[in-house]
Amino acid sequence: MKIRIGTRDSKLALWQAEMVQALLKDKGFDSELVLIKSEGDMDLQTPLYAMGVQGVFTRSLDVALLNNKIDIAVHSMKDVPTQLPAGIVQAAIIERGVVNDLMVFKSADHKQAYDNGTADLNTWNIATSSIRRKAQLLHYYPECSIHNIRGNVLTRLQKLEQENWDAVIFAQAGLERINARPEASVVLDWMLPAPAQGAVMVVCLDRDKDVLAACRLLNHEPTDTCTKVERDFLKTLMGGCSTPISAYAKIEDDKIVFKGSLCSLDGEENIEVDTTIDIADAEDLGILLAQEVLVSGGREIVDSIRNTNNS
Ligand SMILES: NCc1[nH]cc(CCC(=O)O)c1CC(=O)O
Repeated sequence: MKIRIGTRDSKLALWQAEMVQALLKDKGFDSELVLIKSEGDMDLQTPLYAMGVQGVFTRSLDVALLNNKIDIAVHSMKDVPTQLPAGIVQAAIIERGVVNDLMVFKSADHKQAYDNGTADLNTWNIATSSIRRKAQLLHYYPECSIHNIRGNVLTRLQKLEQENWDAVIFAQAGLERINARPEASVVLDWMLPAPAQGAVMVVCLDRDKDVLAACRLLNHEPTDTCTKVERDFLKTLMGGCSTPISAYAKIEDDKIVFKGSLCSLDGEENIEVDTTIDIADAEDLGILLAQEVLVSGGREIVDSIRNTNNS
């Protein structure tokens, strides 16, 4: 059996797919990479929507899987909608690396000012297209100017050079994996990451039992446990769309340390929850904490975000 690994063709996606290929090889499985072009050139049938395919970054791979063009698909887990398409299952979560967001500065002077505390981010122009990052920036620096930015990691780095911005925000994992982290950058430990940021998910068809069994061997239990709590939190609050929701769970000794937040779009309100609990008691942790957020003012924030998105 030669396992066909479906991947997008960005540098980051290829790095992640090659990592999965190496892990499969360790377990004695041969595989090959199949590069899947943008969803535009796929024969997309409308009923797929009804089956729950919705992720903008993951849809073309899901379609390839359902059409038997590939045996597994490798995704950045934070891009995967909390509801998988019918027939597709989570087969493995790979051990997570770094999880934080990273600020890349326009210049070494910017970094120096940030590091020694003299930078006033309220006067800065910062680019990000993530509404989670935008909301948190505005929460801590209400006067900061935020600009939209599009494209893959390398394109976004180029734009920082061209535009009159002070900084751009990335996932640390995305830049470090492709060896593209600039010197003038800093890890934002005050910004809470997206649910499952930095984690890689392997999916396959539910009925493909041999492939599923092979992939299960790659599953990293602690990362699986933590990302499940984070995604339960996300799902209970809002579902899988792009939202100002953050969550990070880690394991220390036999406990899960969790922190999550829901921010209003303008950053004015930020409801945070955190807890430390025995792993054995953590089955419903993400759901319970999301419910706690909802009754502490989160319901109103969620409703106003829904109204904004629909108008
Ligand atoms: N939304 C795009 C995306 N999906 C995964 C990553 C990076 C790797 C990760 O966060 O797991 C990125 C780029 C970014 O957020 O800067």
